[in-house]
Amino acid sequence: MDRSDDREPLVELEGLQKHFDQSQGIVDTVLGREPQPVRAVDGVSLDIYRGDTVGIAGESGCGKTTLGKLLVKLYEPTEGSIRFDGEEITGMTREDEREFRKRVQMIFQDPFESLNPRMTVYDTVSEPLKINEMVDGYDERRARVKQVLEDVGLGPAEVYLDAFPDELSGGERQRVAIARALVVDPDFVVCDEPVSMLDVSIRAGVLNLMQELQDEYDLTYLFISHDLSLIRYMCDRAGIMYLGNMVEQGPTDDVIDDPKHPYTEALFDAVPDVELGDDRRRANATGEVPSPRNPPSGCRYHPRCAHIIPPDGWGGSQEAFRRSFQYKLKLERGDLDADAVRDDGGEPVQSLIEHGLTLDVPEEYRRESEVESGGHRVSVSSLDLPGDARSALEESAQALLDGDAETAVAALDDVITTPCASREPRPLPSGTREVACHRYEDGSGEAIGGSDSRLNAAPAED
Ligand SMILES: Nc1ncnc2c1ncn2[C@@H]1O[C@H](COP(=O)(O)OP(=O)(O)OP(=O)(O)O)[C@@H](O)[C@H]1O
Repeated sequence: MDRSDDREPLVELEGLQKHFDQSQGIVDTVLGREPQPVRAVDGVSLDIYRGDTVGIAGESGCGKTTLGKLLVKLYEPTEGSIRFDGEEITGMTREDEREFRKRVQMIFQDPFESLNPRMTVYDTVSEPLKINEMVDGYDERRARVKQVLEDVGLGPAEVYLDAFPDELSGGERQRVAIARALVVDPDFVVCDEPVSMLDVSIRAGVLNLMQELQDEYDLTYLFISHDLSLIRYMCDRAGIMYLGNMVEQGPTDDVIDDPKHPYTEALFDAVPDVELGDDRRRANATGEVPSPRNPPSGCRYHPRCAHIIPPDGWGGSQEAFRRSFQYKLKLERGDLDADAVRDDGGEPVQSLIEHGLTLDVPEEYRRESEVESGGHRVSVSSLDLPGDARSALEESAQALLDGDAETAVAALDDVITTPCASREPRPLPSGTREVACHRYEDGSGEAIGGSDSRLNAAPAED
């Protein structure tokens, strides 16, 4: 990625993948389907510069922890490369690996699980020194352990040395975990949700400590968190993950204040406690996160995207396209119920279309007729829907009412298509950051459509 300075990256990821081969569910077995691996990390490229704090954000299950574990060699990649200080970390010699394990550490989310309950603080913190044969003799080791305990705010160290984890508070335990990571004087520390299990009142203290330790120990950090206010507070740079992909990365303030990827926008809209100014709204995204076993084609976010791109020659508004695409998805998933509309008093073809064109989004993004009907109906006349799309929808709805689902889908094939589904977007520079979204692929760094109301339509009154 373009950077204003010319430092060398400490960590370089290129096309990194981690797929977990899981046994298939009972339905797959019965239907004789091939088992599908979980594509937890699926093509991530990222540079982390010495002294930086990089944050990785994204909803649960998007692959953050798997990425962190790949970085510290707790997992081997399925594909792709990880270079640390210029060296590829897969296929290292035993000696290089031993050196790597000293230089790279991970702090886990749960200090109740990550510490051995049968080991004292001294044993826990001194263990990495012994394993790595780093310090000669008991006295020197004890002095080193005491120093690092004082550094993490557990002083006087004597009070803590013989304590067991269950005698400590959550905050103290996490400080012990930090001390254990730092005792080997690492260069790079992956912190996976390091304060999320702690009482809210002590989180800031631990985060401030981690900032002080960064200077003192000359650390580079990768923070993994779903908490965007933490990312904002701690991180110089932020990467946003969705279904195993990095969709946007760049300086944290830019990513948060002016998100470019529609998923970043939706993620920040959805979070109540991140400071985003007065115009924060709820997420304008449809539906749920799909399974990482079978992610959508093209841009993985396209089925939920508020800015999905209409095909060339689309003669209506972007909103009308987005709704038509939702109709198609509902049809393909079997979510359009022909029988239900027969009884609802309306003209059946029209009713089915109106059901299909509704958006499953927060109220502020809905049209009036949609809100009034509880999200079941949108008036077609309120949408800027081109004639050929309207005809295709009518043909499709009629076919579905006739019980022919295949024809219902086929009727939309030529009209309701999107470049977003046809191929994966490449991560490309846009201003200070990199964005993987088809809207930025014309090379100008600006989204196609920009603020054009036809492409980014907010609902007008019916
Ligand atoms: N060891 C494993 N075996 C099989 N699947 C796994 C394994 N670890 C993670 N996964 C799956 O990989 C995907 C990514 O998981 P991961 O824990 O990396 O996500 P995450 O973003 O860190 O989520 P969370 O915030 O909930 O921890 C999920 O679908 C998860 O179920």
